[in-house]
Parts: sequence; C-alpha cells; structure tokens
Amino acid sequence: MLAAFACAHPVQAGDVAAAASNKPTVVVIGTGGTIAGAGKSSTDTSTYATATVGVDKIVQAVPELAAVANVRSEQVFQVGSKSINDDLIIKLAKRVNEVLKRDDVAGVVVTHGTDTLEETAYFLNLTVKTTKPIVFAASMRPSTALSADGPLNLFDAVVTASSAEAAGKGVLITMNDEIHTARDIVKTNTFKTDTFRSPYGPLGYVVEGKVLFYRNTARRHTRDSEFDIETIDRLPRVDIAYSYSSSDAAAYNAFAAAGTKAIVNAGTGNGNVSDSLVEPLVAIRSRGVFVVRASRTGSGTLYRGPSFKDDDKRGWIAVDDQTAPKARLLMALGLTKTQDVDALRALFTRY
Ligand SMILES: NC(=O)C[C@H](N)C(=O)O
Repeated sequence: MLAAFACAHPVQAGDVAAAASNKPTVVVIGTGGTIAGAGKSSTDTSTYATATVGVDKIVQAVPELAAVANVRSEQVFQVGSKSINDDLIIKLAKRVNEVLKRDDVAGVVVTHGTDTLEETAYFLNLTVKTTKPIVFAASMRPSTALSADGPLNLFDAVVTASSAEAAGKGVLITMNDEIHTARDIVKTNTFKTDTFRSPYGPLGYVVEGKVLFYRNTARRHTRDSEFDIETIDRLPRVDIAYSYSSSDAAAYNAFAAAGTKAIVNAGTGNGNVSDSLVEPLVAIRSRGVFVVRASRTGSGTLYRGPSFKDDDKRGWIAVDDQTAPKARLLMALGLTKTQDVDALRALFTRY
C-alpha cells in the first residue's frame, strides 16, 4: 500500500467536489515522475518504480485540497521525465492551453518528474496563451517513502494555482515551500528535496496554505510571448553538444549529418569554444546549421566582450543566461518563425 498516498480518511472525488463547490476549480494534469512513483519499502528513497500511481490517486491522497479548490484530475501521459520528448511536451502544452480556456477553470497544476521539469515548464512558459496560473508539482521521494515530499508540494501547487496573486506570473513550480519561475529553475542535485534552484532565487513561498510573492520575472512569457502552442505541431531538430577538455568535432559533425537545424554548444566557462573546435563549427555554420554558444556551468550571463565580435564574424549566436536545455527549446521555437540570425539572437534577451 502506498504510504504517503494512502490517507487515513479516503476521500472520494465527489466528496472533494462537494466540499469545495464554491472554491476555484483547479485541474491537476498528471504526466508521471517520482511524484507518481512507488517503492517496495518506506526507506527506498532512490530505488523505486517511477510513474506508476495515477493522478486521480495522487489527488485523492491529499484530502486537504478540498478546502482550497474544486479539484479535477486527468492523466495526459504517464512517464518518467527522462523519457519526455518534444511530441509529449507539445501534447501537454496544447492540453493545458485548452483546459485554461474554460471559464470555469481558475488554474492548472501539472504533476511531472523532476529530471526534465525545467524544460517542459519553460516550454509551456513560452507557448501557452493565458494569464491563469500554471503550476508544476513534483517530488524527489516516491509516494511510498518516509517523509515523501509529493503531497505537500502538490498541496502548495493547488494553493498557488487557486490564488489571484499567481495570475500573470507565467509558469511556476512549487517545491520545498518555494515558488519558482519556469524561466530560471534548474535541477541541481540528484536526490535532495531542495534540488531546484533559480540563480536569482525563488519568486516567493507557500506557507501553511498562504502564497507570498516577493518578485516577478522580468522576461516575457505566456500571453506576452510571440509563440503560440495552437500554431505549433512539431519542433525543428536542435541538439546539444557538451564541451570538455579534449572534446573534438565528432559529436558536432554527427548532429549535422543527422540533419540538425542548430547545435547548442554547452561550452566551458563563459560559453567558450576550444580553439580546435572553431574551424569545424565555422564549417558547420556554412552548411546552414545554426551554432549557439551556451555555458556548461549552469548559471550566469555570457560576458558580452570580444567573443561577441567573433560571433558576428562567424554567424554564431550567444545565449544570455539560458542553460543549454532551455536554449535548445527557445532556439527550436525561434526556428519555427525565422531563419534570421539577428532575430534569433534577440530571443535570448527577450525570454
Ligand atoms: N524526482 C523525479 O521525478 C525523478 C524521476 N526520474 C523523473 O524525472 O521522472
């Protein structure tokens, strides 16, 4: 039996609806992840099957939600988030966009694995047309673990999705009592419950069912973004190559041969490209493949010095502070609209 999701007083879906009939309606959309995971023993915090508990069960196991919102749930897919791909991200974004168009829906919560949450949430932040709250909930411990973190993270997500304060703030993540923006969030640790960090800190907290915001993101999102999920059915291929001492051109050439439209280089330090890679990357660019310089460090804006003059000369693009996975998605979205290198460059300071 699931420890964390087996509640002492099981709540039926109907009870939840009845108790909360005059509350805002929040739709919880399940996609899998550890929040839907189950292990054999309560001390298995790392060994467990991911994406096995249905979202209806996850919701029913937190009866406290009934005091906050009229909660409906639906399962859009059920995977460990390592297996998320562009097709699933697009499917989810379209569904969230559709659900939020309903007048009777105040907000959406997405339950998702932590591995690629920062990518999916960023994509929705760029493409879903709404000012209503979209809040991702996840966990680092499976539902069966001692001190499972999923139930409180879900509660905080529903509280945030029901709140007027969260409207117009773009896609949010509630994890470990904090509210983060999808734009900034990065998973930084393999197992700890405070794995998610934003380089500029959280936007706020959720404390005992109260939402406290302290700041907003300065970058465009959701309703003010130029990207609209209703017009996007597939993304052009964009790949990431990771730089390390001694890396050669093999991966870059292989991506080009596979038909990629852009390669994001997760470069060393300030998005640096090693001397031995300059010529191969200039050659790849001359074949029409875009080259994007990002950093493997995980945070920081690229220093806008002499290397930017080289970018102009070589036709390369430099990110602002986007990590390589986020730069991949932004670049893929950009390529659905334009092939102009300056227009693509401008995206990185706009979003
Ligand atoms: N904590 C988690 O959710 C990790 C899991 N492997 C996932 O991303 O689906």
